[in-house]
Amino acid sequence: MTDTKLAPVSCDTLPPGTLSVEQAQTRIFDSISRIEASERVSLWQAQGRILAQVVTAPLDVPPHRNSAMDGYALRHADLAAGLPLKVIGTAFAGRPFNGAVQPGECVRIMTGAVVPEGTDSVVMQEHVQRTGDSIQISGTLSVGENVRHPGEDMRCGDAVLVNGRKLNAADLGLLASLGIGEVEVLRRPRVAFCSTGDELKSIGETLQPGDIYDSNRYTLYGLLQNLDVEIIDLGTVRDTPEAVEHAFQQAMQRADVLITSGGVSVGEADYVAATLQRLGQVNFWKIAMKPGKPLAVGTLGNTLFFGLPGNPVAVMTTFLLFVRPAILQMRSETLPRTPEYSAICDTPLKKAPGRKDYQRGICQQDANGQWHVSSTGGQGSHQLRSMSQANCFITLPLESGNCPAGCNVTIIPFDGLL
Ligand SMILES: Nc1nc2c(c(=O)[nH]1)N[C@H]1C(S)=C(S)[C@@H](COP(=O)(O)OP(=O)(O)OC[C@H]3O[C@@H](n4cnc5c(N)ncnc54)[C@H](O)[C@@H]3O)O[C@H]1N2
Ligand code: MOO
Repeated sequence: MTDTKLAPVSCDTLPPGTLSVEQAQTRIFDSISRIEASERVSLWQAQGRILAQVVTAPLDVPPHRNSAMDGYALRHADLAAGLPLKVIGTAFAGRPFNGAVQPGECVRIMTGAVVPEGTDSVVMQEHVQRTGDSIQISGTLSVGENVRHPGEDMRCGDAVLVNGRKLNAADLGLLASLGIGEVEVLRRPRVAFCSTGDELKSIGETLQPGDIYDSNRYTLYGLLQNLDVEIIDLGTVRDTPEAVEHAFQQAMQRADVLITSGGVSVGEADYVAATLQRLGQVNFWKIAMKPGKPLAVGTLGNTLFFGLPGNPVAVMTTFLLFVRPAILQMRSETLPRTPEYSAICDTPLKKAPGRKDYQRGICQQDANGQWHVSSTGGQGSHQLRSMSQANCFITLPLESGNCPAGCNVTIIPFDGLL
């Protein structure tokens, strides 16, 4: 396969009122206020939450000297004579051996059990021959072998988790090992969402001529579930100024973010931008991208507003490029770097210059580690199947035209995004 470069087509300036993807991202991210309120949650609710405190170890972990192996706890000095040792008892994890061990004696011990007083080393049972109540050791053993010491993992007073850390499964276990059952975490962003459109019907309703099922609400719900947010579903909203206003008022009372889909273009039933203008501050942009040209961003009081275009693929693309990173930033998360790879495109791609395309593709690496990608087919912004079949975006720069088979493109795998 030949490796053809995309032929650049000149597109120096964007039309007035049109932003590049990067310009729009910068404007949005610069305006984000982080959530500072915090709440106390149990460890069961803490996965993925952002710590709003420093965690200091209140005890040593492990709290006691314990055995790393199933075997026998003994006095290392006794081994020099090479004589058998007498087994005088057993130490289980959670059931210590009570008593002191004298020269010539040893204690049967299980992994995690307290190493008895008087002993300093543990020999694995595989290296021992036991006859009745006595053992003979084969091989060598160093002093202190197989003994784990208090505080080897964490010392009492250590700062073990920093403020602002996103808690993961290991952290939850770490906190539990310290006996900490609750932590102070940042409040989750409250994100309201709704669809707008008179043509939209709910699942179970019969479609009349011109109707379609509301798919964007399900897509948005799925996308939001991947983020650690409190989701507020405001349903499907009719194309009337009153209905749109009612939804906006609800969001202003309850949500940090409102996401709508549809009604942001220039049609006669597109009330979203006008309502935003009336109730809040509006930034309405055309973005030089496809899909996802019209995007209304603004504020409704303290609520951040995203009016996404109605076309289903445009909803997903604009959510992933603008809304998701904005919410992550609101949660005080470091924005993850979007992994981009260079790939050979095995199918031709149609592209008009003037907008940056986010086409949908199927990518895989060949035996040499070279990425290949092919188109999922029809790329209309109404064709959700193009997204459902895809595992990556194929990004084609603003100025490029058609891309012949074999040309070099950039891909963004969906891993962790959908
Ligand atoms: N004269 C112009 N017309 C359009 C332009 C333009 O620049 N000039 N831009 C086009 C582009 S690009 C897009 S994207 C859309 C965006 O329009 P709206 O945000 O106003 O969206 P609607 O018109 O309400 O819907 C567009 C399309 O998507 C379907 N839709 C809407 N909501 C849902 C939903 N919840 N589930 C499934 N499908 C939905 C709707 O039926 C339409 O087919 O404007 C173009 N027009
Ligand atoms: O760009 Mo519009 O966003 O679907 O085609």
